[in-house]
Amino acid sequence: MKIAVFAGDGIGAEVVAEAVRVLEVLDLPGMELIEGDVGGAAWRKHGHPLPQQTIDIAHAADAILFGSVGDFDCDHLERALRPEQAILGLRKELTLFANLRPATVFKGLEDLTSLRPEVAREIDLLIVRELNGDVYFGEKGTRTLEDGRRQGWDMMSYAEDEVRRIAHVAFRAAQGRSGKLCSVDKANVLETSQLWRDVVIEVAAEYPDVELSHMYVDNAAMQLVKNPGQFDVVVTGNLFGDILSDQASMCVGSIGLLASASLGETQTQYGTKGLYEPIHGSAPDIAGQGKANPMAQILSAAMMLRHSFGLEDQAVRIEAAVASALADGIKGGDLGGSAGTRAIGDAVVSRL
Ligand SMILES: NC(=O)C1=CN([C@@H]2O[C@H](COP(=O)(O)OP(=O)(O)OC[C@H]3O[C@@H](n4cnc5c(N)ncnc54)[C@H](O)[C@@H]3O)[C@@H](O)[C@H]2O)C=CC1
Ligand SMILES: CC(C)CC(=O)C(=O)O
Ligand SMILES: [Mg+2]
Repeated sequence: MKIAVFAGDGIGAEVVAEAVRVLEVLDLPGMELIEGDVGGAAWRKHGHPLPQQTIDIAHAADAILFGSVGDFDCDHLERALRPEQAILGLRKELTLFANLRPATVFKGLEDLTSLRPEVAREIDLLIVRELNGDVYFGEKGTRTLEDGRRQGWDMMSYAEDEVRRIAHVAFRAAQGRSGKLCSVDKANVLETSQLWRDVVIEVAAEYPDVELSHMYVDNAAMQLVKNPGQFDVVVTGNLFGDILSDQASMCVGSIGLLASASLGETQTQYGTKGLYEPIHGSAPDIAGQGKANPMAQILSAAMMLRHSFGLEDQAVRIEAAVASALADGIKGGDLGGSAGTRAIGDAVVSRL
């Protein structure tokens, strides 16, 4: 079981250290951790945020545990050398097109979310975010117009096969849950979204047992705080999914709690090859202070055991340990508590 560990920048190293302790305490036979450099840390050492040796480690691994990248000291660099290119590059290089971002309210946190407790309690949703297309990967640039004004531009596009494959992932996820799927787009304005909607409707014919609905992204953002219990599986594009999932994190308490799995179609001898990371970034405002909540990273490790290694029991054990720590009042500053990164890691490890 080869696991690549790419901690990255800012709080990445702090929270990944706790997730690694959790994996080690499980004492899984044959588990091998291989570290690699990504982001600003990799740029400093190798002159590139995603050096070839890191790509090689990623290809050789069965799964990747990823921290976060982002470093303000790199803001002066041309875009291709910025830390964020490491995560975008890995997602593309490994064709990890399906990003699963689950959000549920842990017991004891109902009063700590940005919503009323009775509204928050209803949340049990899965955002299925497309990860290989959209404005993040389209042609982009800055140009000077004839009248001298500078203009930035980013091309938004989806090809039908890109929509089809993420739609299948979402329909199958809905079949395994409540059978409800909501596709979020902006088809009233964007051609990209109209094609997205047309293809999702085509794919729906293969899943008559799934109830499909459509919602414009602006309404979805509003409904997510008004009545999040109406959603089960939400499928959407790269940009909308990025934004809606950060929003969903506050509906369940904190961005320090939301884990993710990025999957493609590569199968290893153990399961589906994937990359696992919290939905948050490198949080430079709290980096190096031992304040970051490592739970999203630890829960990402649990998703890795589930999807890439078929170790459902171990995944459930980790999730139960996190839930138990929270129920016992072990909370980081992001949840109004005082537990630091290490103390939260200790609490999870001791419960395991
Ligand atoms: N996948 C990745 O590696 C991602 C990288 N980024 C990068 O991270 C850098 C910072 O971006 P921001 O927009 O500030 O987003 P961010 O997610 O890093 O932080 C947003 C806010 O949430 C807090 N926060 C985040 N994670 C936390 C945790 N585990 N515990 C407690 N508080 C936490 C931060 O302190 C900050 O106040 C940027 O360079 C950005 O590009 C952002 C998102 C994803
Ligand atoms: C850093 C970005 C490239 C991505 C991001 O914010 C995310 O994937 O959540
Ligand atoms: Mg994001």
